[in-house]
Amino acid sequence: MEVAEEEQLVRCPVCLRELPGAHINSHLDSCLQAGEGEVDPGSSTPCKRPRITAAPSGSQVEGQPDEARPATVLSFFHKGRGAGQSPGAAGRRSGAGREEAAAVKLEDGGSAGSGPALCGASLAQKLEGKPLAERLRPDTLGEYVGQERVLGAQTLLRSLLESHEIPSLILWGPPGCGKTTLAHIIANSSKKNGTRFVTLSATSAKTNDVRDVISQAQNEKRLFKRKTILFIDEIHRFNKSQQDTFLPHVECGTVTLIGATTENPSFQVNAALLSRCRVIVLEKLSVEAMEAILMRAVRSLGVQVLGQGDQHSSSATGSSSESSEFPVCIEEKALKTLAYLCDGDARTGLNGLQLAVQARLAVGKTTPLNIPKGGSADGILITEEHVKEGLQRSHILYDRAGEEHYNCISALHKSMRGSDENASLYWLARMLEGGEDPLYVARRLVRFASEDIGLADPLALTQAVAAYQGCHFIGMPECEVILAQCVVYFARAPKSIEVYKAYSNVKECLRMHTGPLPPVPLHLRNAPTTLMKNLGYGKGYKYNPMYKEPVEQDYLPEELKGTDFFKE
Ligand SMILES: Nc1ncnc2c1ncn2[C@@H]1O[C@H](COP(=O)(O)OP(=O)(O)OP(=O)(O)O)[C@@H](O)[C@H]1O
Repeated sequence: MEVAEEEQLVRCPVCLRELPGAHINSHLDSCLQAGEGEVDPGSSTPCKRPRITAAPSGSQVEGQPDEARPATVLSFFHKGRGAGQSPGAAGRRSGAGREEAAAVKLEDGGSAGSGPALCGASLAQKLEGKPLAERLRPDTLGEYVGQERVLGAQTLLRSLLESHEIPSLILWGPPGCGKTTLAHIIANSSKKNGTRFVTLSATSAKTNDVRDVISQAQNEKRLFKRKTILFIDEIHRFNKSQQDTFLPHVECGTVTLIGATTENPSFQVNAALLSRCRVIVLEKLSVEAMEAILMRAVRSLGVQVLGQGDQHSSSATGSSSESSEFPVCIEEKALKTLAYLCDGDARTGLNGLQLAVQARLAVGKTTPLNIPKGGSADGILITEEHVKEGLQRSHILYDRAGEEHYNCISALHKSMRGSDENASLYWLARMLEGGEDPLYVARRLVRFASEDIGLADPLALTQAVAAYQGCHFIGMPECEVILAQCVVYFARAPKSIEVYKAYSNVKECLRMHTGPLPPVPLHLRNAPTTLMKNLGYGKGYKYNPMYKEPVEQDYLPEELKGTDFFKE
């Protein structure tokens, strides 16, 4: 059977020549390198839709919006990043350092490092089209910054990747920490040994798309002995039955799965699938890692970084003129602030930088500057304020629908329970500033008032309900102080879980009861009709207000007589 397959003639989809099946893989590799410009541009490397708001102008190939591309990209081929560049070119560059890589990526002359600052007009052109974050996506592990814990020199993952032994992986980490980038690097390197890399986004792909990928992977394996790596971005968006579709194929090795998710995979990925994948936890990028990424970006753009001493602020009389004549510089402090504020999200940081630069170029206002090695000249200066504007509030890591939402509300609840008013205020602000619904927080406060403060301060419940109504009446941002007041009140309040525990004991008692529940004692029953009276309803009931002394009367069912739910 296999001999027959190898002898079977297969048409090369690049040059359309027919060759024996056994030779098609090696032929494809050479064919791709020779005639790459003619290959289908559908990228098989993972690529993100830009989050940046500025609409990119100009045509894009690899970076075209997701919706413009078919959901399933079944190409064998990978279009190089630049014209005439082979798919793995970046990966094959020997000893490619960061600056060298940057210079190659922004091929139109962005001299990295210490060259003269670039003039505004050419910089503006450079920033058109594909977003900076996408253009600077690393192609090799050497360019990948941070994530030392999982990708450091001696780690298992790195040795697996370097030996092209790619296991099924779930990459779990916050937005912009490099999950898609890592998959992109794997895509580049896996092509060296002829492995196919197919990308699907769970936000747009249907179950049929997955089936198509699987059946093509089966054919590839059967006919050409070619492996397929399937990258599924945002895998948590596939429901459990969609995830079941590829489970058996991951198990039998038809596809190697790489899933990326921002959500805890223990909740979002099928247990069976999860047990067949190695979970790689990527962390949000450190401030230092972000500084390195931003520094690489400014170098690649040819923007000069000015330290404290380099700036000359004697004349604040900026003039508005054609920016094309002037060098563009950025304060070192602005870069550090950006690295700090983007909260480990490289895409946010790079987008913020791009927006700040584009905004300053559009204004075209120049300032007298002391450019190192370039003497004193008028130029466009990007300051800390400009990058802050570029970022606005979007840098705050908060996903209202995701795990962070539950993490933060839990941290708030526990801080109030621990009577830490500072931490309580902090977690409240983290949620509100991140765009949380104030009523969601207010509802939690109502619960806290009874669950944790209870009868130690019964007014707490009134406070919480009032806070809820206050938020309802006036909304954000005015209602933030209402919530803040309530949160501090609760953090300072005495705590009692007496009622909460007693009620839990009652529920436990009901859950543990076997057989039919005991009937309501007759004397406690209401008797609105004669028949009920005749049946003994209400008989012997002692109406308490009629008695001067405490009344001896049972209120619990007979079999629970004397039970004290308030005791342990
Ligand atoms: N570790 C890294 N080293 C260098 N650049 C990085 C790194 N991580 C991210 N970047 C940059 O940030 C951009 C966005 O990263 P990426 O798409 O990999 O994030 P992600 O973790 O997949 O985010 P999301 O969950 O939002 O999809 C990349 O295009 C790249 O320019």
